[in-house]
Amino acid sequence: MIKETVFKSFDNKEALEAQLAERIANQLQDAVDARGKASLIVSGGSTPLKLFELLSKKAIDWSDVFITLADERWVSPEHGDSNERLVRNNLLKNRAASAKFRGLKNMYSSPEEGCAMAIEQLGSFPTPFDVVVLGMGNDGHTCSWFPCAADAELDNALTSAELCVAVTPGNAPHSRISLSKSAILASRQIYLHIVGEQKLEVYRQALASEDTREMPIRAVLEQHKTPVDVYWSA
Ligand SMILES: O=C(O)C(O)[C@@H](O)[C@H](O)[C@H](O)COP(=O)(O)O
Repeated sequence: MIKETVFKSFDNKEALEAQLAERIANQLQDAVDARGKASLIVSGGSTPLKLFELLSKKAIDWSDVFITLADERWVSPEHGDSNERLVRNNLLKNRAASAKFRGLKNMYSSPEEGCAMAIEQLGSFPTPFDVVVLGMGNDGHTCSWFPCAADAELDNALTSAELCVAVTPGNAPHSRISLSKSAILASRQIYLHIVGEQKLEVYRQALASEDTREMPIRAVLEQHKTPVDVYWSA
């Protein structure tokens, strides 16, 4: 049984998005004020689109904010499944157009080959990362830590000291590059952003046991080093 951390519940997704966008913007600006620059790690998927839109309009010093992805599909940035595309279209606009975005996909033909370059690209990011926003799949994955990946790959994602790892999910499209567990936990604040009854049920299942290989989101929920606030709405 995992001890629950902060769980914020909202009646609707709009209320959640408004509050989470405000909180993230404040934390990023506080980081810029305190240390001169800030880092923001975001996830792809369908959940954060409106959050990105709201965030993009916040009046903060975006030119001092470094943004990257928690994970990426190994497809070109123009591909419909690209998380980079999603972030460019929904977050890197309005006031946030001046943020410093570094994607994880590069010219190499596979994530295995491209990992070293992706890590190099993140070299200018202030660490610990200031804010990380994660999503969660119905199979209990987060980032691209898929329970359906080969044992060795998932173990690598959960134990590697490297910033990025390669993962090929057994039953989801595209091979992926993902930040590792050690990279994600090297953060000042993690948010888990989930919407709907089904995700709530998956989250409850995740808290009910400790096998991270079965539900990799547990690797984030069971630790007490980095604060994790769960934002859920109906
Ligand atoms: O690129 C991705 O798909 C992710 O980063 C992934 O970890 C995502 O956050 C979850 O799969 C939830 O996705 P939804 O928001 O679409 O439910």
